[in-house]
Formats: sequence, C-alpha cells, structure tokens
Amino acid sequence: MEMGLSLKLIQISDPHLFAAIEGSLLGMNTLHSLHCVTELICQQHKQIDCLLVSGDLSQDGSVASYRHLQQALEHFNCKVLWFEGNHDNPASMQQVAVAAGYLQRVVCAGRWQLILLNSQVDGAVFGQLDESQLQLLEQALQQQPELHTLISLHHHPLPMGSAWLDDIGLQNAAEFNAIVQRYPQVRGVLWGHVHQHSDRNINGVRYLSSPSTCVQFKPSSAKFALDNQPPGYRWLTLHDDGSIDTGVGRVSGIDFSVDLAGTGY
Ligand SMILES: Nc1ncnc2c1ncn2[C@@H]1O[C@@H]2COP(=O)(O)O[C@H]2[C@H]1O
Repeated sequence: MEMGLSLKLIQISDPHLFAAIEGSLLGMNTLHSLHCVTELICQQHKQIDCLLVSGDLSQDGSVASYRHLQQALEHFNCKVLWFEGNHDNPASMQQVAVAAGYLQRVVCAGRWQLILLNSQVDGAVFGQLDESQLQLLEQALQQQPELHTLISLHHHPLPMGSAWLDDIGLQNAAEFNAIVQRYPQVRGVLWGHVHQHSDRNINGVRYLSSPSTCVQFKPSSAKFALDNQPPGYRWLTLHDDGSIDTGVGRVSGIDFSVDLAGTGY
C-alpha cells in the first residue's frame, strides 16, 4: 500500500463461493452476486489502497472456490487481504492465498496499522480468539502505539440484537473488547458473519458490521430469516488524524433470486 493522506479500504464479506460456478445459497448464485458487487465497486471507487475479504470466502471449502475469488479480484490494482471465517477450509484457502501474499495478520500503511485476526474454531459456527491471536493482537498494539489501528475479524464481538446470531458470535468477546478499550490508538473494529450493516461508537471506537456479497440476514430477527436487501460491501476512508469515514454500497437494478422463506443452510 502506498502512503497517502488517507487510506481507502474496501471490505468484501461472506461471498460463500462454490467450486461450481452455478453454486447457489438459498437460491442466490453467489459468484454472480460477487461479480455484481465488484462491478459496483469499480464504478464507485477509482482509487483503492486495499481490498479486505473478511471470511466465509468459500461455502464448500474447495480450492476452486478460492480461485474464483482470486479471479474476481485480480483486476483491482491494490493490496488484497483475506482471512478466515467459520466456513473456510484453511488448507484450501492457503493454497491460493499464500503464494498471492493475501494472508497477512499485521499490515502497516501510512499512519495506520491493520490487525486481521483468525476467530475460526474448527468445526464450529461460533468464533473464539485463541491465546495466539490474543497475543498477536496485544503485541501488535504494543509495538505500534503511534499508529491508528483498525482490527478486523470474522465473528461479531458485540451482540447484534438477533438471538440466533448472538449465539454464534465471538465467544470471548469480553476479553477481546477489554483489550480494544485498553489501547487508545484503536479506532475501529470491523467484522463480517452477520450479513448486515451496523455502525456503533463505544468510547470513541467505531464498531462496524457489513453486508454479505450474497444473501442478507434480517436485522432484529430472533430466528434465522433472510432480508430482501441486495448484496453489498463497505468502504472506509482511514484518515491521517485517526478518524474514519465509512458507508455501505449495495447493488441496484438487478433482480437477484433468493428464497426469502429459507429457514437456514
Ligand atoms: N436456521 C438456522 N439457525 C441457526 N443457525 C443457522 C441456521 N441456518 C444456518 N445457520 C448457521 O448460521 C450461520 C450464519 O452465518 P454463516 O454464513 O457463517 O453460516 C450460517 C450457518 O452455519
């Protein structure tokens, strides 16, 4: 990433791709919806410093699904960073991402440090930061006290107000948030998993969730339910003074087929 006056970051989350190009999740073709989102990003953002993909890149864990993602992003002339969600297969993901340089936990650019954590628990839908991730987080924060910091992970460290989702969030959120609040340089925490946007400020730290590039979950629903919002992404401008401008973009004018009555997957 080049050093400028501010950094433009685009977050893509939860694309849930399959090896088969016609693969679909609750009626939505996830590769097609991803392509619609990347096209929108190209139209809306001329200069991007970094594209961050925040987990559940694949639905079937196949190497081919990660190659589809790589191809979908290859025309972006910027740094690309991937990290794991609960659905990802670490070995398949690494096969594609390591050679391409997409897997980095700590990245410093300009006045900012990005810390990307692995909250995956083998075989579980919920998340947890193990001791190595908590140590990595604290070490990075201790090493760069002067850099504004954005932390990203797949699972939600705050309740979303949906009982079913709040059962599958970050299990040690209290421990994580205690660290976040202890280091004044932390400006933002950014996640995926919940397929919906939210924006909260807790003691000056911006806590942000983001849409999926495929199906959306209905906010404030006690049980699993899909929303009819279209696929989308989040953009963030990280300013030199530590402030963050951010918003969500969604595809318009395309009729995505989705099974709104679906009760899970
Ligand atoms: N009906 C359901 N109730 C609870 N969890 C579900 C249901 N359907 C799917 N899930 C899981 O909830 C997860 C939410 O995000 P993921 O995309 O990680 O994957 C989803 C499934 O693993």
